Amino acid sequence: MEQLTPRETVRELDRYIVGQNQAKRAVAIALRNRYRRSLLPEGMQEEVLPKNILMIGPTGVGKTEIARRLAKLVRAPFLKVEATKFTEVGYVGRDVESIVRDLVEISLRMVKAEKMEEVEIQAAQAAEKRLEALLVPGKRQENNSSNPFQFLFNQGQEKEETVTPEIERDRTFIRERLHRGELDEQVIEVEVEDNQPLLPDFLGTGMEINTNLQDMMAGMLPKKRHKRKVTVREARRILTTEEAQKLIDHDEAVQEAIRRVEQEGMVFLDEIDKIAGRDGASGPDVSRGGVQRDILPIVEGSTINTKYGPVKTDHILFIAAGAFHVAKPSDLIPELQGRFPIRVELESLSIEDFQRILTEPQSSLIKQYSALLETEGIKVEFTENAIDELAKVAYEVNSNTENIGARRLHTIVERVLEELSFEASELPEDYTVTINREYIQHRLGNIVRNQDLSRYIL
Ligand SMILES: Nc1ncnc2c1ncn2[C@@H]1O[C@H](COP(=O)(O)OP(=O)(O)OP(=O)(O)O)[C@@H](O)[C@H]1O
Repeated sequence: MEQLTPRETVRELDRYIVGQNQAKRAVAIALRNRYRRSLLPEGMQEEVLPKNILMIGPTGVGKTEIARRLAKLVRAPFLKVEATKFTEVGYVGRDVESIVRDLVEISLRMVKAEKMEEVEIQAAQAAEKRLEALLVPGKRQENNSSNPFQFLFNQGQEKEETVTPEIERDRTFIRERLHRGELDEQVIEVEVEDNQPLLPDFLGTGMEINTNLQDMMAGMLPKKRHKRKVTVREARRILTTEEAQKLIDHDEAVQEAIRRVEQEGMVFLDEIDKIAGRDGASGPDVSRGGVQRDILPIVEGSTINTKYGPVKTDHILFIAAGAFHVAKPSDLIPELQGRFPIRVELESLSIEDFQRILTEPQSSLIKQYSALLETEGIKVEFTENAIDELAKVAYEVNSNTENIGARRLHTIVERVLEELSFEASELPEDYTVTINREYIQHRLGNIVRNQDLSRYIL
């Protein structure tokens, strides 16, 4: 997937995000440059660092969405963090490294999910065998060993089971019923592994310094198992996951996860403008400069220790974003400015953009709500003038109260459809509702014109 040309990437992004062409082009080029870099001779590869991007634009105009979609498109590990988070007292310096640790966790989860998908069929078969054995247990052998120490060795272990031909026959019969889904709702008892192993709580909680230690110990201590009563359907899911986990090579997954972070990782640093400002000024500005300096090594490229091993950040792509209403990019410390050479501005959204955002993207708001209501057998049709009206109202409320960009559409559509959503479950099947301008005006009443009401409701 990473071989997409910039034009192809932009076209893909166009399916989800309206307008903002400049930003789409910038991220598309950054992506392609990674591919170009991978084709260079090794010595040169290390020299070519990613050109990080600074997105400048008001809230809710698609900055995060572009970055997130890009990452999804190429299945790159992606993390969004607020730069302001690192000003929290007591966390400065230390917590910045958590960006990399979190990214590794995300990457590992991705890799494992992919690997589990690969072994899905095998895991499902193994799970089914276990289900059969649960439903038709084998004969337990009497433990009449004369060795007085036997109990020591057998402790905690399952007793041997023998499967007689009759049991085998019953299992075959059960297998067929399982396949037909006849037993899905039947309740059985399964033994499941606790996520949290038996861990003495002497390490205290909440302190990051201990998490590595805790994780390390967790790996060494036995996991607690307990019995749970669940439906066959749920048991199948639990057992399949367990079996899939057994089939995956954990170390291999870790290596792949780290490789992806180092080569393909993307970090979205939101609200970077809020930490702009330099030392020397009074008050909180002092710590702002400090946070920027904490972030710098990670952006410049350094090696961070994680519980899975060291991770190099040199080639992680950083996309910083901010409104920059008050501070300007030039208020960032020079080293950081230099690390974000690509600047793109995102435009405020117009009424026309809102109309398109409502209807065009792959899973636009209108499509989402229509699909949700369709599950109740209700067909919702929005007329063209309804879309116009929604866009117009969103634009007005943004201008009169606070401009929160496309997020305004969410609150407005929710409000407009509130009554329908409530009653949908009780309406007759195949019911069709047409939403037109009058419907919207009726539902929103005078909320739009009343600024105080708008502030609370829309
Ligand atoms: N141009 C756009 N096209 C389609 N959807 C959009 C667009 N702009 C915003 N949205 C939608 O609005 C919501 C908020 O957008 P997004 O998270 O990208 O905001 P943002 O610009 O990153 O702002 P912030 O910095 O405050 O997070 C998302 O649900 C997104 O899908």
